[in-house]
Amino acid sequence: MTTLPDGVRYIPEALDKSAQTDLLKEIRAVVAKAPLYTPRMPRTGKAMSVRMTNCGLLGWVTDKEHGYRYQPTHPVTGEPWPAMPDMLLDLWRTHSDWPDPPEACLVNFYDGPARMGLHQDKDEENLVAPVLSISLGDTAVFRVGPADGGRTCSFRLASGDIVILGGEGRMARHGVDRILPGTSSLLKDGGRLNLTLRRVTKAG
Ligand SMILES: O=C(O)CCC(=O)C(=O)O
Ligand SMILES: [Fe+2]
Repeated sequence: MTTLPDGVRYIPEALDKSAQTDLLKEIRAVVAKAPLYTPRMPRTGKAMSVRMTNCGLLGWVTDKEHGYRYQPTHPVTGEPWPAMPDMLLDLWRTHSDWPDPPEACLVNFYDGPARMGLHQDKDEENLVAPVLSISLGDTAVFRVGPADGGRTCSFRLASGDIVILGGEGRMARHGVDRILPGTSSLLKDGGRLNLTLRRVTKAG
């Protein structure tokens, strides 16, 4: 295992197979109410390769006109995001070390060639609370490095693994180089779901 930047915690196999199946069921119900959509980059309007939706009070969205932001409604349906499943609140309580509950869960779906470039999560008003990431389905090659540049390292995130960007690691740069097809049978048509639980506002 490569050395992770300070404050980045990797918890392999945090969810066993049955917890993964239960969580997948919850996320399918979220997607049924709040369909995955194709987010677009600010200014250029270039489509991202991942598809996204959210649950919780707020959701992270992006489009050409207004860029990266959080909002309480789905950008396509205009409906409020579905409630955050209790299972996610429990995982936050168990692993985050943060007293206030998460307000947003961004759901990313990666199929085939989808990837995510190196970035920092910095659209939250609260840049102190941790970001907790849960992986389901096919394994990802995840890349992470310190906030202020310097060397990145990559390692594999499998179904049921958790990563926490907290403390000094909250602003770590990170991204997904690629998905390794056929590495999990959890999603029947393959691909990977990533859920990130986030505190958006400062107050509790
Ligand atoms: O898919 C992942 O593991 C990372 C997702 C991510 O960094 C994000 O949604 O900001
Ligand atoms: Fe991120």
